Amino acid sequence: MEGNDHVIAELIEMGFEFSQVMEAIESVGPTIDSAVEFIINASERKNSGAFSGSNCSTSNARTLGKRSASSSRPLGQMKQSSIVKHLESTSAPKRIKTQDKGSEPLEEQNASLCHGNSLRHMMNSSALPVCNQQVQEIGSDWEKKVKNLLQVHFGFSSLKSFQKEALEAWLANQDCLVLAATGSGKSLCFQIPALLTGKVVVVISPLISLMHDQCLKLAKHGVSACFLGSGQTDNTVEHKAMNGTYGVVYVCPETVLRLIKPLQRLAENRGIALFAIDEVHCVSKWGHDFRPDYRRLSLLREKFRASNLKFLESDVPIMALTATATLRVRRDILESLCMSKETNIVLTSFFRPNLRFQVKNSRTSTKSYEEDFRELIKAYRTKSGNGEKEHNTILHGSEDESDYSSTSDADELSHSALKDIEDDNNDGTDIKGNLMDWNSKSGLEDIELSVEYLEDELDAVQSVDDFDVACGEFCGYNSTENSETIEMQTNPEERRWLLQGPLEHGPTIIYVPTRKETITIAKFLCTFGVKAAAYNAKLPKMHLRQVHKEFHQNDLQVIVATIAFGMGIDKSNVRRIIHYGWPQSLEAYYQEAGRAGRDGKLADCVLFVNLSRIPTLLPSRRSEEQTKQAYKMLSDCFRYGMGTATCRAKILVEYFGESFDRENCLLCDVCVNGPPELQDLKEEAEIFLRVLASYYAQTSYGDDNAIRRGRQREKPNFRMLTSGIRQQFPKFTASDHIWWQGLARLLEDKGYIREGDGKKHVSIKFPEPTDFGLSFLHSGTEKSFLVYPEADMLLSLTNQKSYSSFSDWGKGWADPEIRRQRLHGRKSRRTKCKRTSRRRQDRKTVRGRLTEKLSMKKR
Ligand SMILES: Nc1ncnc2c1ncn2[C@@H]1O[C@H](COP(=O)(O)OP(=O)(O)OP(=O)(O)O)[C@@H](O)[C@H]1O
Ligand SMILES: [Mg+2]
Repeated sequence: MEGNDHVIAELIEMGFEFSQVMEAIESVGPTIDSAVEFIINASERKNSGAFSGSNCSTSNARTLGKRSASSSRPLGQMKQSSIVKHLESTSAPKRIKTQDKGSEPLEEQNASLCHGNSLRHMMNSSALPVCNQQVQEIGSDWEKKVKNLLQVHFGFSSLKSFQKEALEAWLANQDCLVLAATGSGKSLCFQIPALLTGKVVVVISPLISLMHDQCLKLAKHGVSACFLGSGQTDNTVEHKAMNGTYGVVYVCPETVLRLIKPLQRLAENRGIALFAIDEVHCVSKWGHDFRPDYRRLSLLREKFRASNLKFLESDVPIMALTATATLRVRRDILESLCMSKETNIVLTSFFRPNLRFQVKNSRTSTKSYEEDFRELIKAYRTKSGNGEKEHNTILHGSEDESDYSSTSDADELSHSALKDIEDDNNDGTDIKGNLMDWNSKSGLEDIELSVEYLEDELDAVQSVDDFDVACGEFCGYNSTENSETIEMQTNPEERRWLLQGPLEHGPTIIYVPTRKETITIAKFLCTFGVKAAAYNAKLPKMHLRQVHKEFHQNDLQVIVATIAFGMGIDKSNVRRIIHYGWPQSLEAYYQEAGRAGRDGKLADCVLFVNLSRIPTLLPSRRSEEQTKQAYKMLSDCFRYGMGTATCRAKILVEYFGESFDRENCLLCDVCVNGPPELQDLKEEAEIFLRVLASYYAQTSYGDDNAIRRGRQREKPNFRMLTSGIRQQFPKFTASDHIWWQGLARLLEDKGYIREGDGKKHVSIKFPEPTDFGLSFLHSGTEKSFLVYPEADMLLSLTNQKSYSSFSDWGKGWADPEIRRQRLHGRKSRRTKCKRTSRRRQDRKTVRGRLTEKLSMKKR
């Protein structure tokens, strides 16, 4: 046996009992891998609970008992203080040890920690490597240890290379910024350190739903974890977390800042291996989903410096992670969090090879979504075979959850949500269309809107509080579940072959801009027998938790959600992400699209928007500079939708600063259908520039002398310009404003024109010729102006009557009688508009109330 000593020593160091180790070596020989496997299997065989040596399950069992005994919470309380009860009903881990070894006061647990005599006792159910109070060196064979842990806990054969890089940075005690695609496995980078050291990893995360999701997953993989939101009424979980009971502690930014002192004690006792800041783009005002509290996380660097805490040998490292950070956001993250100058940047490709990106034109008529969702409805009805039966899960009732929350509260909220539907129906109009129309018509895109407006209509990921629980604990139990993912082939031929088939079965997430639409569309889908649910921040939190549960259990086919759903959520088989309405940025778009196809199989990401309408910035409180940036981001998103000639995946990854090293993705609509025919638009481009230049020749805008002489005129806006073109060139009398808008974008891209009012807009508003544009105009060059017409230009051509009928229609203006009739028609349309706007101020509708609020604010 002597030769086996090092194996025995290592296994004991890993936390296994001597007797188990000996039994394993006798049975399977002196190799670490086989012995570990044998011990794990043996403990599984022996009990239907957690790994041997687990005390966490016991303590949890105690808590479970205590909580069930005290389940007589006052019904009026909406918020459940802990998710323990929920755990009983949802995950019901069969293997949790339930025998109660008697209660042990927290002080005693503390004492045992301080004496360093039973760290394993404190450490939870899993076969975590045991370290002493003074955590031992992990050793040079850490990769081997990680490999074992990966296999034992997660069923993975190896680390991905970026995960290895991130771990190397952490092992070297360095800060690290991990930038890797959605679904690439960033979570593992911060989960492994907990398993490897036995110290605690503190993960800062923005939403309870996300923390909950990750804790549940960890528990399934045999790792104990807990989450701490904000405002919990029962501090038991928090207290235990600060005493080192859980290997991984998820906490929202607000709470971690409150817990600095207890965390310092935790660092001194059990030790903190790492602060991980997940979804770290929330730090930056220049990104999406900005959360002010994330910026205050720089305090972690200050409070956990070795120079401030004498028991620390080195600063507690920070690992920041995101899938959606542009270069500007990355810089902002490093600065705002005061990450060290030596921060390692671990950067992998943002490319998701199995996502099939498409852009579609929404044909929603005023009252029905049928045209747009016909295909989707057909897909689910065929698959489920549930025919005409109406399904109703838009809003969950409260019957089975009545002990967590007040029935009356829930009813009240449900009622208000349903009232929204009524309001919608009374309004009888397409909300999305109207909201955008309404914003742009009333000139709201340029003014700072009231926060009340924001609260009434739109969701922003501003608060952690998205569930009706404030905290929860999850003890590790082993599950044989192995989340199998397939690596996508990179060879073009193999990819083509693999991706030819139809989409596999799986759920869909539809993202919409407003809360109302979540309900109207979910309701609409339900009437066709699709199992759909609405998700927005104003719905009862109990409902939101239920939606998550059903989503993970594959009980829902479609979730219709605002941005409140999905950040970081890891469900392997989501097959379609539909953005029904413009996202506000490509960051948000790519982050949400990233929920799809996490199993590596083909998935669809469709941007489904009215391509002939310019998107508007949704209201939010922004500084002038932020407004400019928000317009820039929306404009980039708009251009992505308008593009017809460049691979969608290429645009997306290049947006994040990556050079796309392959020709194209072979999957997106542009790659599959090919670009439209190249057109020579030299004549149109010249006419556009000529008319524009003539405005500028008449007046020198901004010229001091002209201003003094009172001859300064307004700069020509886009509409003035197109009507100028129509008037001066009979050939284009009936040409479409939208078409010229597309051309202006192409001219702007080539540097021939620029925005003249110094502000940023989604689409150019005050075109101004550049010197480059003027020299093109005056060069008299024979060179053609070859371009791929963009989506709005193509749409404008297909929507319109034939060219000859345009001409007739255009010529009609010359006839005084026809002109009179047409002008009369316009006048009556304007009167009708006024009537509609009066109706919009009706206090019975949400829109009316908002309009009133806004007009009061403006006054
Ligand atoms: N080394 C690995 N081998 C195989 N699969 C892995 C590995 N690491 C992680 N995964 C899988 O990748 C999936 C996605 O992981 P995770 O949720 O950590 O992604 P993410 O990068 O955080 O994505 P997001 O940016 O959307 O939050 C997980 O379900 C996990 O099973
Ligand atoms: Mg993640």
